[in-house]
Amino acid sequence: MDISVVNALTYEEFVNLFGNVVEKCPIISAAIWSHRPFKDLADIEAHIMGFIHSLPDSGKEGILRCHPDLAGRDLQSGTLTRESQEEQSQAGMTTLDSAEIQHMYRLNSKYKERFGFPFVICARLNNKADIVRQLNERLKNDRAAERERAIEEVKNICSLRLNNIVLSDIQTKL
Ligand SMILES: NC(=O)NC1=NC(=O)NC1=O
Repeated sequence: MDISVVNALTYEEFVNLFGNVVEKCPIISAAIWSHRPFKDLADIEAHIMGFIHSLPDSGKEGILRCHPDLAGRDLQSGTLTRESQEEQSQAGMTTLDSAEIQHMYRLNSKYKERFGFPFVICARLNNKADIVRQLNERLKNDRAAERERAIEEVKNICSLRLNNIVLSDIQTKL
């Protein structure tokens, strides 16, 4: 997708297209729209990261709370967003046996109890063994360090979702 096409989008078109690059946080795209014209995709990403960075800790934790648990209730009930469904499926979360689902539920609950926000990881860059290992590892972090670590994962998810939007548009043009 040519950046001039992006820069010509109306506010509604822009938020429709980019509104879920950070899970269930369309306010971020709504906020950065006013920074157009964007130089390129990296510029859009930089504005999104800048918005997230400018948030107080409570705002960052709010973003984390918008993320569905891996192999959690939303996945089991089929209510994940399209992006999350694809990501969780790709990380092997849709083919867990009942013992593995229970294990993920216990780890997610333990993490949430400790930090007050859900465990977030970029599922596309990890398989189920990585996810379990990271969950156990990151449980040892202190809250501030873990908040920053989780926000880094949100940025990884966002970056891949942005690229997906641009690439899928190019594919439709080919
Ligand atoms: N709690 C999570 O990490 N959720 C997710 N990570 C992804 O990459 N997709 C999700 O739904």
